[in-house]
Amino acid sequence: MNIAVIGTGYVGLVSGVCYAELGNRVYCVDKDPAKVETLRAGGIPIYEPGLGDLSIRNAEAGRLSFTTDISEAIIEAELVIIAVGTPPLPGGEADMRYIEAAAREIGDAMNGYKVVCVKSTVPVGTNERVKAIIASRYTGAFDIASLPEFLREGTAVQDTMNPDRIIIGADSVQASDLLTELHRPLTEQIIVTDIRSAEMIKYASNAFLATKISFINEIANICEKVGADVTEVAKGMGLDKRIGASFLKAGIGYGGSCFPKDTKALIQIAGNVEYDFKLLKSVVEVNQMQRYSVIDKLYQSLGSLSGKQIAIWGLAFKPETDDVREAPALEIIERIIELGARPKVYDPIAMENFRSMYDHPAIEWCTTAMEAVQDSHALCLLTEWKEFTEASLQEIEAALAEPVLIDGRNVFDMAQVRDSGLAYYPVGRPVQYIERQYV
Ligand SMILES: NC(=O)C1=CN([C@@H]2O[C@H](COP(=O)(O)OP(=O)(O)OC[C@H]3O[C@@H](n4cnc5c(N)ncnc54)[C@H](O)[C@@H]3O)[C@@H](O)[C@H]2O)C=CC1
Ligand SMILES: O=C(O)[C@H]1O[C@H](OP(=O)(O)OP(=O)(O)OC[C@H]2O[C@@H](n3ccc(=O)[nH]c3=O)[C@H](O)[C@@H]2O)[C@H](O)[C@@H](O)[C@@H]1O
Repeated sequence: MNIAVIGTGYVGLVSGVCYAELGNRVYCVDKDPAKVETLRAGGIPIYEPGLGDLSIRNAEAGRLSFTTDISEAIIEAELVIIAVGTPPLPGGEADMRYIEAAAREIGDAMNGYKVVCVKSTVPVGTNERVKAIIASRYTGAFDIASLPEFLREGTAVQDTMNPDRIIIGADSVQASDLLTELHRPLTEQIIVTDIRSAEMIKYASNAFLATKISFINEIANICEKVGADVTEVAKGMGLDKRIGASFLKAGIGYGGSCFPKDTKALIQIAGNVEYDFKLLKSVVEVNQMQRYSVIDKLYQSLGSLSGKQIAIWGLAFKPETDDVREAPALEIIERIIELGARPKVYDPIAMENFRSMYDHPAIEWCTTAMEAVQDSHALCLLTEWKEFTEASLQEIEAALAEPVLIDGRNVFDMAQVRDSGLAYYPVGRPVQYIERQYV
């Protein structure tokens, strides 16, 4: 199948490369010439495990090309996939500017029947808007479809090649047949539905996963007060098939380019039809507060933060990605600086992205994990990179000026921590005896 993908970000690039891997001929378009140049030269503008090799292999096989010219990309395409960004506007609603621009450009470049589908996460009704924009510029026949994406950053290739399900929202047999044929090699679990339901499935799925995270974070906060261990609680809950074990890891709240944006957008979507989505509003509020649990623990352990040096391990919103959009580290570091402390930060991959989003003279940028820890008054682990989870507690303790370890991701083994002299502050786990040892 000949496919054009508009937008080569995390979603467009991964999808394009994976469709090529399935044997399709894929043209990826981006309006950013620097990105296209990097891709043409065999590079990858984002960090995503496994993507680079796959991209090079398919480009060399002649199945994958990159261009800034949408007409060149769609001239032979049977399927055009829109995968541009839908970032949040200040009020929370999704910014449709890139979708609408892409629809206009597609409308102007259409040269025959094609199926145009929207993979970006978009409010209900957007596909109809895209259809109207294209129809206002192209009078020939075409079909529209919604194809929501469920990949996670860091495991995007694996998720795309082994999806739990494919959702196709279509109002024509031609469109649903084409998309079913494309995805058949990936899974039997293909659900064809109407367009509005498909658009809603995406928001509802992300909102539900975010709800699970905020729920377990609140349980963790209660566990801290009653002396229970949230990791045991989550394990016990997760064995119930109706609940499921995934997305019950307590921590410092969800970040990333999607959960924060999509939960707020769904609250707006509901508000636009005069529905007050109270539950989701609480999910967002709990998530915001959870980030500051790290600051509370710094206070608890150090008293005033003024003049203190705080090591930060992890800037990306999750491991195995360079994405720092809405990363908890942004607000935590900002707050640490406001309180008069000096953050010494380290991330194996996301340093550059973080620095271009947030820089401050008080921040010391370190080149190794241990450099950040050296002589700091506390270490805060914010992202569970393997490099950190495998670190030696003895080395950490020896390097710190005060033996305080705030583990925002519950990565360390309690028995090991017990043997160290560290004052250990995990999330939702009992710590009294370790604190006593420290005092
Ligand atoms: N990042 C993720 O893990 C996931 C994202 N999504 C959704 O997918 C959509 C895309 O997200 P990301 O890939 O993260 O965005 P991104 O911001 O990484 O990439 C978007 C790309 O589109 C390009 N672009 C914008 N307008 C264009 C145009 N008219 N023509 C050609 N290129 C254009 C930009 O230059 C950029 O490279 C969003 O709606 C997002 O909510 C859905 C599932 C997962
Ligand atoms: O719409 C999207 O963009 C994507 O959003 C999420 O994927 P992603 O944001 O890449 O990463 P996740 O693994 O879901 O993690 C999101 C955040 O939740 C946090 N999280 C996750 C799981 C958990 O148990 N606890 C927890 O705090 C992570 O640390 C991270 O900050 C969804 O998992 C994808 O299905 C969806 O396609």
